[in-house]
Amino acid sequence: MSEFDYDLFVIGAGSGGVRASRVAAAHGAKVAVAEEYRIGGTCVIRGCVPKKLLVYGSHFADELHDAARYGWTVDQPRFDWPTLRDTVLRDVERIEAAYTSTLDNNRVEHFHERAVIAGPNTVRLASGRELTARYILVAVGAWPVMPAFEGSDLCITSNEVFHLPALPKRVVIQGAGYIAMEFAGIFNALGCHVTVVNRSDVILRSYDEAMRDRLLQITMARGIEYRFNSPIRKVARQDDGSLLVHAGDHEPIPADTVLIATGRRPKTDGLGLENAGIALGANGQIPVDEYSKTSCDSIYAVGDVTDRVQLTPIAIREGHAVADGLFGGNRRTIAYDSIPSAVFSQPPIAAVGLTEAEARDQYGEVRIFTSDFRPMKNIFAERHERGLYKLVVDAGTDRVLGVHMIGPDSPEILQAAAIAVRAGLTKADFDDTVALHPSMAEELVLMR
Ligand SMILES: Cc1cc2nc3c(=O)[nH]c(=O)nc-3n(C[C@H](O)[C@H](O)[C@H](O)COP(=O)(O)OP(=O)(O)OC[C@H]3O[C@@H](n4cnc5c(N)ncnc54)[C@H](O)[C@@H]3O)c2cc1C
Ligand SMILES: NC(=O)c1ccc[n+]([C@@H]2O[C@H](COP(=O)([O-])OP(=O)(O)OC[C@H]3O[C@@H](n4cnc5c(N)ncnc54)[C@H](O)[C@@H]3O)[C@@H](O)[C@H]2O)c1
Repeated sequence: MSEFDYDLFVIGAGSGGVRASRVAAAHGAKVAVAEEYRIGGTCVIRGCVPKKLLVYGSHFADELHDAARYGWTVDQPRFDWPTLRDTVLRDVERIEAAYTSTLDNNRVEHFHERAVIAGPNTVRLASGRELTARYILVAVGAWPVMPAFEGSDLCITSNEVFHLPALPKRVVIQGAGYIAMEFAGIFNALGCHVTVVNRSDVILRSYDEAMRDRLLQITMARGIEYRFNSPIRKVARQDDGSLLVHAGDHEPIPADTVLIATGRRPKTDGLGLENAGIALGANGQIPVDEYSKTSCDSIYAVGDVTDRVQLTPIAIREGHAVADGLFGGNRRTIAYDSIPSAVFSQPPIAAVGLTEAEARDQYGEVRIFTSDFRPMKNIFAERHERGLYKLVVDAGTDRVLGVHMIGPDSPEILQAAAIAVRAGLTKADFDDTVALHPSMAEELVLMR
């Protein structure tokens, strides 16, 4: 009989927690997971999945607009927000059920309540029950940051945006990161007036400057307005129920919905980490080593709560590696270089590896290849938006250090290019690859 109730107790059934639970259980461990909200976590319930479905839903606006050029008559198309919203929410329920079945099929016990750390090997559930485990994995994710200003309680975050009772006519979005640019695109395509207010004059700071500039140009042409260097000072309710947003020195901006998208902070408040002697980092994150182990030998942490890279595939990889290391005899680290990423803006940006500026800093001499092209489908539809692809190449070794793209379907194309960058392929390897014609992707091997 083991001295502990479980081999592994996981706190948080999101991307990292569910993967770690099921892999540990498959290795033969006795596993339990506690979830305070819904199984699936941010990505499934109020992140990647419903967001991407809204991107798909809003994209029909472009397709319907362009359809006439392709010979289709679509009489008076109308959009109904509650239909899209509710269908998306039902799909989220379907995926939540699939995640729950995965836990059940792997004999992972789940508790639908909050859990906190009571000691190095003990968790306390909201019901007061205490359970022990040889190892504890903290996978509690992150939570939207709400800057302090008068009227912030009148604003929403990405947690609420999927549940809006009606489509707002005017949306103000604070921030210019992933969530801001993705929802700016969704609301703009659905016909809302969108104003992005940002504290600096840079959007999507981590992406290549040329891609950011192109997105800015295209989205402004599509009607999205920007107010830079203008953090929100105050939001006030008007007599007619609408909102007035005071940002920077600009004229107040009228709005029906104000979405705050200013980053996500590790969800460690009140988690009891001090009971295991674990000190938090400056952003509330749990510091871990390369095996995701905290300063307490029996406690590990993965995903957004560690504030390394806030992306689902990273949380999943970290969770998988912890389970393999503890119960599968395969202790390993994971690679954080060459992580592909995308912003599902309209058009989307996708990238892997170093930006031009980063490569110049790190390598000195680099060669840059670009393709600035109008996709065939845009030309035919008389849509003037241009795609832009860029290869960043180390002049010394000819190795491709970065691939950057903005244009239709760029995330779909980038995944394959990321394999090439990860494998350390050279520009000559790209040149040697025969183009797949006609496609946008062929631009990747035609840059000279
Ligand atoms: C709007 C939005 C869009 C996104 N889009 C993308 C995208 O397109 N691609 C991408 O890769 N990433 C995207 N992300 C990021 C991605 O969702 C996260 O990086 C990922 O979900 C992190 O996984 P995790 O396991 O660390 O945490 P989470 O998935 O957040 O899971 C943590 C879980 O722990 C639970 N929990 C917290 N505290 C406790 C406690 N004390 N007791 C019990 N349970 C607890 C929470 O309820 C939650 O279910 C998006 C995020 C948002 C907000
Ligand atoms: N497609 C994707 O992969 C995807 C999509 C959505 C979210 N995510 C993940 O979720 C995380 C959170 O997304 P996000 O968009 O909230 O964060 P973000 O870090 O991408 O962007 C935050 C934005 O808010 C601004 N900001 C920060 N603090 C501010 C303040 N006090 N006042 C005014 N502006 C402020 C920043 O300048 C920045 O523009 C992302 O970092 C990303 O890792 C990924």
